[in-house]
Amino acid sequence: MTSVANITEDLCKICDGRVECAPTAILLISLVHTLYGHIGSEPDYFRNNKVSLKSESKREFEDKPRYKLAYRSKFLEDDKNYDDEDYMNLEYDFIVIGGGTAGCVVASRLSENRKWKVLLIEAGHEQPKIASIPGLTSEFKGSSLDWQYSMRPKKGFCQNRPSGCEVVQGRVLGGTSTINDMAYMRGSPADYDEWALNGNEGWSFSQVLPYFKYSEGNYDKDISKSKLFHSTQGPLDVGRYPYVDDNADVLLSAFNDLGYNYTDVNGKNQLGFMRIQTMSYIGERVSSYNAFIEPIRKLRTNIEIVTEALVTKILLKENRDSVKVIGVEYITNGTKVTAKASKEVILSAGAINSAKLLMQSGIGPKDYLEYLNIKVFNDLPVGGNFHDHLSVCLPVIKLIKTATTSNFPEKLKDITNYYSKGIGPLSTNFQVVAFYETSISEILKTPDIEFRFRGHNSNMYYDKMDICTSLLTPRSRGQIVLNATDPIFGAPLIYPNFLKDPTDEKKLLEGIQEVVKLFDTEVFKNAEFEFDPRPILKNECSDHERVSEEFWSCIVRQFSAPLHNYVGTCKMGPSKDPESVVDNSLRVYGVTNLRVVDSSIIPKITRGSTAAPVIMIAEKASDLIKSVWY
Ligand SMILES: Cc1cc2nc3c(=O)[nH]c(=O)nc-3n(C[C@H](O)[C@H](O)[C@H](O)COP(=O)(O)OP(=O)(O)OC[C@H]3O[C@@H](n4cnc5c(N)ncnc54)[C@H](O)[C@@H]3O)c2cc1C
Repeated sequence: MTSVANITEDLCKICDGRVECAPTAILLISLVHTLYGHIGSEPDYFRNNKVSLKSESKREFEDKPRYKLAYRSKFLEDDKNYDDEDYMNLEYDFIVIGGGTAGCVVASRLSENRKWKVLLIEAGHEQPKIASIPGLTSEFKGSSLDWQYSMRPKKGFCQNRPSGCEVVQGRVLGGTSTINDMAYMRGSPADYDEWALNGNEGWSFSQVLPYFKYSEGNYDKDISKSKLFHSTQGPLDVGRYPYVDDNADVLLSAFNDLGYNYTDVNGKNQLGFMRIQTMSYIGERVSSYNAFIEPIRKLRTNIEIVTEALVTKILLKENRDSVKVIGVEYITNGTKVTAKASKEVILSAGAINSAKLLMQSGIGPKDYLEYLNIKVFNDLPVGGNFHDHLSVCLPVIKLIKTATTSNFPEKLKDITNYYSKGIGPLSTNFQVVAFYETSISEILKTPDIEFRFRGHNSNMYYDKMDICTSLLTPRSRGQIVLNATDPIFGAPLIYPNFLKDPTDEKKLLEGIQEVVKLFDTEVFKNAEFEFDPRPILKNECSDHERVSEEFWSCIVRQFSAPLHNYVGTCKMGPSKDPESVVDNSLRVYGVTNLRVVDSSIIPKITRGSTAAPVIMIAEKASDLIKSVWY
């Protein structure tokens, strides 16, 4: 699964699907790579020790319980007694695990105090230049920049992906903000007010808004006029893409025709539609790494960044009645390293890997960890409360006169134009978003459905269009558990339980009914946007009567897929909430000097994509940490 192959395949697709286009695609991709470099191969943590690791593991596999396969591997079997802190190789004030969306913010903010020594550990590579191109975003899925996890296949959702829905998470400096779709969405004020109402003091909208603004550097003149909601001063560039596809304009006018309000979705009223705000600048991605680490990396000697380093354990020490974090263990370049944290360890490995790391270190559901023979330090519901926005993308908009595929010379021009001026189709990702409130929405005047639109075969050109209807307020909850065969190096098992709660499907169905009204607008008719049902009929749903509820229900099960905004697995909540893992200062219950700061602490998902909320969480957490240690 090489990234080059993916990109070539995509370029083939955008060469109008013709097989003879392959050499053309290869020429184009060669040009992109000459200009921007390659994605690179998988990180190799073991180096030459891999062979002995494998053979040793195999031998052990034969005479030991299965889960010991890698747990007792070469790197992990020489568990010294870490109570002896002198044993540790290195010492820092703070260690941040995961150089992703949240981790880059926290490491940057903590290193503002030059007296503190900060270590940022990232499992992936440095951010490659090619990741800065918005139009290539879909190519990073399944590449070496992604952890390449998947969900357990189950009837009832993602049915057109027989091996289960893919789980995409960045494994690279910048984390998922380096490979995501760049939309900047805070969600609804009601989301944060609900967090606070549920016992998370300090997290109401009025209390988190200053942290959103603290990082925001909004350069869009229209949006940044609203000083109440926006700031132009922060390090994170927020604005619109420099290129608008003609089809995006048609969509905007059609929503207007349907009576939707043009709104700032990051302002007071989220209901309505707009050309999306993005984390990008002059047609280039601005990841959390670009905003928070790149500008200070060479200037601050008190921050150390290690990449291609896989953290395998958070090191814990038991006192009489408490558990304290003393450091971390990681593998890099074929060596196991231990590093001591004299103040705190901050876990920012993302919604899947933060839960995984806590569990493999002995913090998680007691019975399950005991079953895996992992020493239990604290019994907490880690890995529960997993949820995401579920999305149903239907490739049903047929474009007749406005399709924007182009021929080889035009594409060549698009690449060179982008390289020299940062404009054109390569400088964009999806462009239009709208928010809708269903008749069964829980909070009045807040959306529970999002619509977005994208070119079917590529982010850059619109040959035909997908309508994506996403559920913003899922009630269903899933679970992440360790891979019993190989808890440390094996991919965790992810059971999403999408659509378990029947309300979720009801809302999606109402959303689909609403969005197809676009086809009745004069704007769609004038633009010759036609509803083409053929792409969604070649499956088991064709057995149902077309216009029946059963048919659409079948379509939801068939075409649903996660929107990749995974959250909730180390839930923030008051101590009386049996599901909570961290308190409102993001400290892990029962463990001293350990915080989780990333998407996993989100108790209930926000009404919009999650990168901006994660950055806000990291800004607020940095303040909380500073207030303790200053
Ligand atoms: C394809 C896709 C598109 C998306 N589009 C958008 C969008 O348009 N807008 C939006 O707001 N949100 C979007 N999201 C969601 C959003 O980007 C994420 O919710 C957010 O970035 C998560 O941030 P995080 O800090 O929790 O995790 P991450 O950013 O994933 O950071 C975790 C980091 O920890 C590292 N790590 C993990 N385990 C270890 C370990 N054992 N040792 C060392 N390092 C480790 C990882 O490599 C990674 O760098 C998208 C997500 C995906 C996958």
